[in-house]
Amino acid sequence: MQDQNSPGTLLGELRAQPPLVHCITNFVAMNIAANVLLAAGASPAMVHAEEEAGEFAAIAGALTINIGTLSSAWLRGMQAAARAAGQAGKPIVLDPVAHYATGFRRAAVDRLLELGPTVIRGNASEIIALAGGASRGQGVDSRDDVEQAEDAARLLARVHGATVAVTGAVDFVTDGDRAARIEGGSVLMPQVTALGCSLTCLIGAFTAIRPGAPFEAAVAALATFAVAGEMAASNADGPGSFSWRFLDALAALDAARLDRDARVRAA
Ligand SMILES: Nc1ncnc2c1ncn2[C@@H]1O[C@H](COP(=O)(O)OP(=O)(O)O)[C@@H](O)[C@H]1O
Ligand SMILES: Cc1ncsc1CCOP(=O)(O)O
Ligand SMILES: [Mg+2]
Repeated sequence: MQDQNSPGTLLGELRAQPPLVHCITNFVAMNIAANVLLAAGASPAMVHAEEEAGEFAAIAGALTINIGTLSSAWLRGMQAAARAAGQAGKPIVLDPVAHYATGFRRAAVDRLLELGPTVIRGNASEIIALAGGASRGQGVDSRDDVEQAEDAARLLARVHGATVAVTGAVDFVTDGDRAARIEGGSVLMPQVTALGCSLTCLIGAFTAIRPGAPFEAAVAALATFAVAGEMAASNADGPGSFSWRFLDALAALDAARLDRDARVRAA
């Protein structure tokens, strides 16, 4: 895949003109997500206060929202940011971490969905539950297979007019019309906390590069993680060394290698 919207083309453009990505993510993810964006070539900014989140969203290239460590004040910041991003025509990426776990989270995600996310990214358990299915998720961790979440993803994409990305052993992306599967990554990835959250932020970076092509942007971000994950796992001893090797692999990955090694198939 080497065209104007291939993962490598988008990565090259991201490196040439680093987008400012407004991330409202959780306390666990803030550091690793910022480092993932820097390694990939983007500019992260973690800004969540309700007093400034709206103002900041208008100047960023994209907004990402993650409910991992939610509070009422943070939710107000998320809503202000999403409204401002929407008004400014900036892409919004939503990560509904463990939304099925409590009533507070479920209600928060319902409100955030009303604000029109451009991309929704979750693990299989989160996507199944978001579409009203019976999910086996435990806290923030998935216990379902991506294949079981594909129909849920297509339904959500159509209902919300969004691109939906489901991650796991083989990732799945759909805009309700087109769909793709992305192979790669490593079994060590779910053993490092907040890598999914970091991926959500990276999707934000790619949507800032292609605001009019969220499906291609999501595919590019997932392919970047898949290839960098394989590179890091090839000589990692476990989750600890994988974690820093993954950052190094992201930084070392170039556009040509990404297009050469990405395994993206139409579904
Ligand atoms: N078994 C696996 N094999 C390969 N890659 C995986 C596996 N599980 C998760 N990943 C990758 O880990 C990253 C985070 O996905 P995931 O673990 O599903 O998210 P979350 O952390 O939100 O639960 C994605 O790039 C995904 O492709
Ligand atoms: C452990 C934990 N607890 C609340 S948010 C969070 C991080 C979840 O990260 P991810 O969804 O990427 O596994
Ligand atoms: Mg997650």
